[in-house]
Amino acid sequence: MKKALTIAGSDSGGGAGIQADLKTFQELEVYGMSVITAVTAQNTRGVQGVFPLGPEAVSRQLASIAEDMGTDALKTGMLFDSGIIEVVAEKIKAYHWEKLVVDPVIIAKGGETLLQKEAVKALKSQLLPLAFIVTPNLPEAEKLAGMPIRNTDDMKEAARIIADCGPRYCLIKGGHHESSPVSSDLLFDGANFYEYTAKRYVTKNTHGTGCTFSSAITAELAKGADIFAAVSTAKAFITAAIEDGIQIGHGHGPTNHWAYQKRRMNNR
Ligand SMILES: Nc1ncnc2c1ncn2[C@@H]1O[C@H](COP(=O)(O)OP(=O)(O)OP(=O)(O)O)[C@@H](O)[C@H]1O
Ligand SMILES: Cc1ncc(CO)c(N)n1
Repeated sequence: MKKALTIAGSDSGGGAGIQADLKTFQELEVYGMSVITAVTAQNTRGVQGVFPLGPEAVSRQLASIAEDMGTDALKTGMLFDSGIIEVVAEKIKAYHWEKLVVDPVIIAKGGETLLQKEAVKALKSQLLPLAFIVTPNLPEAEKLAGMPIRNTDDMKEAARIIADCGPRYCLIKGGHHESSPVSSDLLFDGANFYEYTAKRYVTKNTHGTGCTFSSAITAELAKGADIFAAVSTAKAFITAAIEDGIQIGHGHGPTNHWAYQKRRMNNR
């Protein structure tokens, strides 16, 4: 069985972070492993507390996996600060882990800080050069590229600037473009742009969409898919998960990780 690793924060509410990643790995039939960077007290209403574990705890978890199991692909989500980024980058290089998906988590949907301000520089200079693909949402792309994004031309310019940091592919997600009838993501391979478009659903149950999407890409890469097939399957997975979003809690409910496989079973 192929293996996938997530290096991310825990979401007690179960919709984002490590929990979303492991549910996605399971649904896409890869063996899921996790390195926890921080524990968040979180629910559908927002983030009530953040408790980082620190570089040593992260380093030891990574070593446990590397020395025994290894991985076929991996992703990073919430990394909290530059100390954790440094150790993650150092270990990824030392273990020669190549299929790296970097989801540059900076702020939660409710506006809470998940990456310290000082750490954006380390993310760009230490982790992005190791990435096979980086998957910023629109506000994250603005921060990484250092420019406002108002339209598709801006998205393309930002993708070029982010690609200059060294990732093989850059995928800017259009989920935050709420006035559009579609949800369109733009993949840049250093030369050409490819658009992945799906219907936009009007729903408040979008907690953890980015985590789910990037872990679906990671699962597909672990199974040997090329980047275009991996993004395409991940887009179908997240679109189904959003369409069947779960009404749990009083705020932004989670997406439904089972929806994609349920549809496939029904279409048999
Ligand atoms: N309302 C929606 N309907 C359909 N697709 C959506 C919707 N919102 C987001 N998406 C898609 O979900 C995926 C994740 O994008 P999004 O921009 O929401 O990530 P994100 O902001 O990083 O998520 P989060 O921070 O909550 O984890 C993208 O493919 C995006 O196009
Ligand atoms: C732990 C965690 N990681 C990522 C996100 C971004 O959705 C979140 N809300 N919580």
